[in-house]
Amino acid sequence: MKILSSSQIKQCDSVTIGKGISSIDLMERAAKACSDWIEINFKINKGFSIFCGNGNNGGDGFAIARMLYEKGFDIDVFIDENNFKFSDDSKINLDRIKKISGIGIKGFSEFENNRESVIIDALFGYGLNRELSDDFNDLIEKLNEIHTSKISIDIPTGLFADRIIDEHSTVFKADFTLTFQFYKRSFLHPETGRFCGKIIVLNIDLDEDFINGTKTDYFVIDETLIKNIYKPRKEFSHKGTYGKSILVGGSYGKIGAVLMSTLSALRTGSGLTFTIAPKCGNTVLQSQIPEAMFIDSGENHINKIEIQEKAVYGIGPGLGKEKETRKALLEFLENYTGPIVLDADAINILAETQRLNLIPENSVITPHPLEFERLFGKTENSFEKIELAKQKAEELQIFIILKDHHTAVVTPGKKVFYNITGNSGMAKGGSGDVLTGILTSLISQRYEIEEACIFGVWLHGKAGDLAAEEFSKEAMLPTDLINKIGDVFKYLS
Ligand SMILES: NC(=O)C1=CN([C@@H]2O[C@H](COP(=O)(O)OP(=O)(O)OC[C@H]3O[C@@H](n4cnc5c(N)ncnc54)[C@H](O)[C@@H]3O)[C@@H](O)[C@H]2O)[C@@H](O)CC1
Ligand SMILES: Nc1ncnc2c1ncn2[C@@H]1O[C@H](COP(=O)(O)OP(=O)(O)O)[C@@H](O)[C@H]1O
Ligand SMILES: [K+]
Repeated sequence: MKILSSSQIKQCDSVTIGKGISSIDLMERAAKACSDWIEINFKINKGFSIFCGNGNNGGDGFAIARMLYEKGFDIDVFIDENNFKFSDDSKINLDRIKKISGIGIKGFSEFENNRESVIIDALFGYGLNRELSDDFNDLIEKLNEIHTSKISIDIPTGLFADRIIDEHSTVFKADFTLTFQFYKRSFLHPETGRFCGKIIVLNIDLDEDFINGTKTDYFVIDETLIKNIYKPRKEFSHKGTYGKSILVGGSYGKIGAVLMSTLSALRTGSGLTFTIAPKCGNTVLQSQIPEAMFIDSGENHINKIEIQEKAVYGIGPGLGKEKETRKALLEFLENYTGPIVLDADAINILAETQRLNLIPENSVITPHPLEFERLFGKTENSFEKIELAKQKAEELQIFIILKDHHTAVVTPGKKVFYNITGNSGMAKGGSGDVLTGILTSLISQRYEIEEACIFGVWLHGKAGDLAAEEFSKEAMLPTDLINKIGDVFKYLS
């Protein structure tokens, strides 16, 4: 799914309006999508306090007020008593509710905390173009302190669609954001996304030709994309059809990391799977994963990485940074040209030695935020981090998977794909090792690298979501996630 900027969304609205639907009817469609969703999901709630701004976001709020009232809910609408200038469509919808005696219309200052009512924020949407004034900040701070369910229409007020906010900005803190047609970039970044709660994208049939023809570097990984990428196994096939994955890692005390990567590669469908690890891991690897083949290297840490033909390497989990291991990694990279997956200590070694130029083109690196910083330096915020990643991915001609709550796949062509599966139950040592195994396996099965990255992060997060459903976010383990990979494939097929 494409992510458009606020100016592109504005254009998209205008083009849609130019093609036969009036702007007031488009607002009606948007408000209907919201009120239908609210009716289904908040049926046990009786009342709603709806805060409306003066633009079209407020207009949505007025229309939602009318529709929810008609559905039988108690409605109070609050408007800015210091500003009675409304956008045209907003004014039409305000006039409509003025005619309904059952809907109370009050000034913001008249709001009294009523714990029973759900708060709807229709103050500002993508039209916000400057910091909020103190009056709005005070209002939002007051609303944020109330313990009741909160819904934002289109965008939590205070957020811009596609850029960072000042760290002290006041933003409405929503439990749900009902947004029209597109994710906004700010929903997907940690500094801004934390205000959105659960995001519900409502289709309001904006012009498809415009959307298809609009250029953007930013995408959300949705199921339509995944279903296009996923290649079901062919019955007339053999193990050679599904490639050779070689997972390289482990050191004394950290054999579990490469064990989890190996198991993940197998569960993702790798035809032949090898582990290169130090001898101290032999017994546990062979007994825990009899399907994998073991190549030893060193006693307690790796001192050589053997080069095999027609294989895809995933290097790093539990690797350690011993002198001999560093030397082995650099030597391997000097002599190997195929795409590889580099994670964890493999990334740290390259950062410390500043030998990033050794990474073969089309390879994948999977840094978490700190590893990214070690590689490429500090950035002010996550928006800047993405820009730096785009620049580095192009410069080095590699794929950078920036791991986070919404992991981003950054391609050498400077496209950014945000992942929306996954949950905080995955914030445990070992989850990243699983991703390395998944990616290595998909590349060895001849998925295009870009597709492997997109599919890999989605699959990893989806398996994490299924694990959380069964075991809870607290109790789920990375190994539970590995055991759920199969259910994700079943879901897809
Ligand atoms: N026909 C359309 O264009 C549609 C628009 N929709 C709604 O319209 C919203 C966008 O509406 P608008 O473009 O009117 O913008 P908003 O309603 O988000 O903002 C209203 C106006 O407030 C002013 N403003 C900006 N920052 C401010 C600040 N800090 N303090 C005070 N005033 C400020 C701006 O002049 C802006 O135009 C969307 O988010 C969505 O909710 C939907 O109804 C779908 C259809
Ligand atoms: N809060 C979260 N929400 C979604 N995914 C998460 C969250 N925390 C961690 N993850 C995922 O778990 C993985 C953790 O990787 P990493 O930090 O490298 O862990 P490890 O040290 O186990 O290798 C990443 O893929 C990351 O996206
Ligand atoms: K809003």
